[in-house]
Amino acid sequence: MTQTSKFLKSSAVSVIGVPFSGGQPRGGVDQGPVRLVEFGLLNQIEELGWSVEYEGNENIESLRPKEDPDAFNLKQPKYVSAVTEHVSKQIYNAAKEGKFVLTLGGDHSVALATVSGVFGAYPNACLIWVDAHADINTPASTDSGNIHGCPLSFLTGIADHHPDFDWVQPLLKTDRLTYIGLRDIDEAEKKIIRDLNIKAFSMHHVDKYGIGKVVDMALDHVNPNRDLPIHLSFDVDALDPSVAPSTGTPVRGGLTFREGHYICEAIAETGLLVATDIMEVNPTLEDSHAVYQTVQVGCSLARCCLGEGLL
Ligand SMILES: NC(=[NH2+])NCCC[C@H](N)C(=O)O
Ligand SMILES: [Mn+2]
Ligand SMILES: [Mn+2]
Repeated sequence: MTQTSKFLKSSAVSVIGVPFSGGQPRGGVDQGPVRLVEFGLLNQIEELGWSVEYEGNENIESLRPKEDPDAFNLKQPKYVSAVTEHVSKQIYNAAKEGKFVLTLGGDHSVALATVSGVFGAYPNACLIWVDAHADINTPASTDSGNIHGCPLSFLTGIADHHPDFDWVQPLLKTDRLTYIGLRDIDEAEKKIIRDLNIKAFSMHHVDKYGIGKVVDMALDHVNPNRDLPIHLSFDVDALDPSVAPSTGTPVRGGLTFREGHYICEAIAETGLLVATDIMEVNPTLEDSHAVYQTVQVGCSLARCCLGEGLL
């Protein structure tokens, strides 16, 4: 068997596609999962020695409510809530069964599902959030109203009360969260990160220390004894737009191809990784070469999390 985690009970990967774009305004990110699968991701994972189960959630549209007015600053709150609550149960079940959970987004609001499911199954887990953005706006602080910019405020319990998200438990302690790759953070988010002392490694830190040291420092913070399960949530916009152009909110100055892969390899190497999210691949943005690049890099990041690249 390939590199796995001591927390897993088998060499099975549960791949959960979430063809969902309701957490932000641009269509197309809902086609991320199917394009990753068409590119051969499931076979590639099998070739690494894992058995693969796939849930594509093709009927997710049926969860769309008839009416979904903006509420407390958030757009499409009922739709986002219904989808993420539904998927969180799939993820919880797969994690409880001891399978590695690989979730393919979809926009990053889907992290409401992944973190709820993974931390439900592994209450002492830690979360490494690789992203250009902090995604920790509260309903009160968000300027855009797009819920993909807010999941971490609900998951950490700092969001003001929102009636559509009562099902989300604050399972994530802020000292079990760390960021890598940040470079486009709203003022309100900066204040949250500072006030709550959340450990964040921006691109400035990647430049200053190098990616090897940054991953070590991130792990030292959230997993000092290297004995806790790890959930990696990877927004492909953490990568530089020259590496992953087809994404809804690209920001210049991001991670190189190798820096992104290094993060996945180094976390896989700990033997503690139990779940990965590959989010915000939008195969309808930019030209066909850009889409090919982005889908390909999404697949190779996922493979690195599952042991590719380790000797
Ligand atoms: N998952 C993402 N790409 N998030 C982008 C969020 C951008 C901005 N901070 C917002 O709240 O809308
Ligand atoms: Mn994100
Ligand atoms: Mn982002």
